[in-house]
Amino acid sequence: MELICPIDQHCSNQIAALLRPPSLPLVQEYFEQLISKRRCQGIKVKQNGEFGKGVFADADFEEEELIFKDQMLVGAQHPSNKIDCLVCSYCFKFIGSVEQQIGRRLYLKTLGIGISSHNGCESNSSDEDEEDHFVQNNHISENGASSSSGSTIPLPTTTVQSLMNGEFALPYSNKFPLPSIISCPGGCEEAFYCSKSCAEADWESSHCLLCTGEKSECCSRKALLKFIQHANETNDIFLLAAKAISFTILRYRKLKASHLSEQEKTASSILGTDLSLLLEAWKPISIGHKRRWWDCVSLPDDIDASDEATFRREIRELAFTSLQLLKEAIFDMECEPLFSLEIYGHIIGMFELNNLDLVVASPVEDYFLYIDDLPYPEKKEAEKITQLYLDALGEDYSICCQGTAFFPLQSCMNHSCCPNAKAFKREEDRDGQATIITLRPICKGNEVTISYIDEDLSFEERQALLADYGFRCRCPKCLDEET
Ligand SMILES: C[S@@+](CC[C@H](N)C(=O)[O-])C[C@H]1O[C@@H](n2cnc3c(N)ncnc32)[C@H](O)[C@@H]1O
Repeated sequence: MELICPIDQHCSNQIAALLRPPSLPLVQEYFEQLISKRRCQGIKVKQNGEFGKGVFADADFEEEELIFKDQMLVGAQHPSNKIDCLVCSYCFKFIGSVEQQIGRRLYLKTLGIGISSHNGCESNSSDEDEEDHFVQNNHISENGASSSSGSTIPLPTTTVQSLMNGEFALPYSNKFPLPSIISCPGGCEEAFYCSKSCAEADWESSHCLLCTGEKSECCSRKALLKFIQHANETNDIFLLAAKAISFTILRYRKLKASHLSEQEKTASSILGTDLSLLLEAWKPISIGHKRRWWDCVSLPDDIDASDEATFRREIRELAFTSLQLLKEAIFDMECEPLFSLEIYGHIIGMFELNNLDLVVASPVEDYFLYIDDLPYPEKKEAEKITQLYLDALGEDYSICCQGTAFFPLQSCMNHSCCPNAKAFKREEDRDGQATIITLRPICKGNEVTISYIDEDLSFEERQALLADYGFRCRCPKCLDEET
């Protein structure tokens, strides 16, 4: 029997208003403001007619030139990656020290918690396979760390702890300073920051509702923990959807507070949902290209086409279960339409269709490369100490921070199999922003395109992968290869 969400039914008009594509002038105004705020004046977002919005060059660009950097609207580190990298929960810069990064990872290995088995950090391309890689073998040796692969050599626990606690400094690590760790003001011990300003910004943007600490402003911490556990066990994209909903609720509350103070807080307080305020609060999310998750997600390879309807029904039910847990945790009556399955499905679909990876390179890699590049005899002396840690970390010594995020400008970029730009982090790009660089010169007025997939694949493979994004590519390369 078809599952029915009661909020879908009684908020249908408000939901339709929220899902109506924003008008052209509104889109134009939104991006003009965003581009000016980001100080990336060389681009424009325009409706390109055929495929909706697109990013266009508003200046001439040379080869390998930075076109723009884009701050994420909402983003999250993959739960499994949190074991490997300690980063700011708001800007995603690495924090603590090289010793803490290494010590923490080795310490968590001793607990058998898990570790990613690949580093996959070469690029922030959008089609990387992001499986979770947990350690199967979690035995703990009596005097040392367990290892995730046969190729690591464990260290004594006391050595690992002294590294993690900052009691022991590795040679030359002062060349790689990192911001000190600031704990979450809500006391959750799960979110950490590089600065007070990042902690405050995160708290105000979404974390105050999603914090599991004692100062959390959620309705029920127990329900929130259940929601998080469910997302970790099923699909961590639900955590991002929760951030998008919290972000909208908090914007709504702020807008309402300033609206009321403008009216000098007369007795006429708003009862129920004020749709115009909710639409305004929702605007940054409304701009994102979206479809319902269970309609747009591609059929996994291991599911037979004859089971497609069952598969789509099951993931819709999964989203409903997740939504009920979230509703119990952070429900706000004035923002009720945000808790409809229709809106939840579209938010998840937005992440699915825009599929943008969050990648930040690790300073641990820089550190070991620095040691490797030292002249003799300094290198030999340093390696007497560092080699032990490198052996304990194994081949995956330099896992980068990985997650998913929604970048408002990057998400307007259309695909081409012969793109003129790419998302590429340079040496200096050490936070969660997306960085777009030209692959060849681009003249003012031309569309800036990236490839959503590996463009070196065969024509058939490319089309199959692009079907996940809901279109068939007709770029010059595809038209040429089609015949
Ligand atoms: C990340 S969005 C890009 C921005 C989008 N055009 C918009 O209006 O928001 C991805 C979606 O844009 C459309 N798209 C992007 N590149 C395309 C292409 N080469 N051909 C057809 N549609 C494309 C598809 O609908 C795809 O799911």
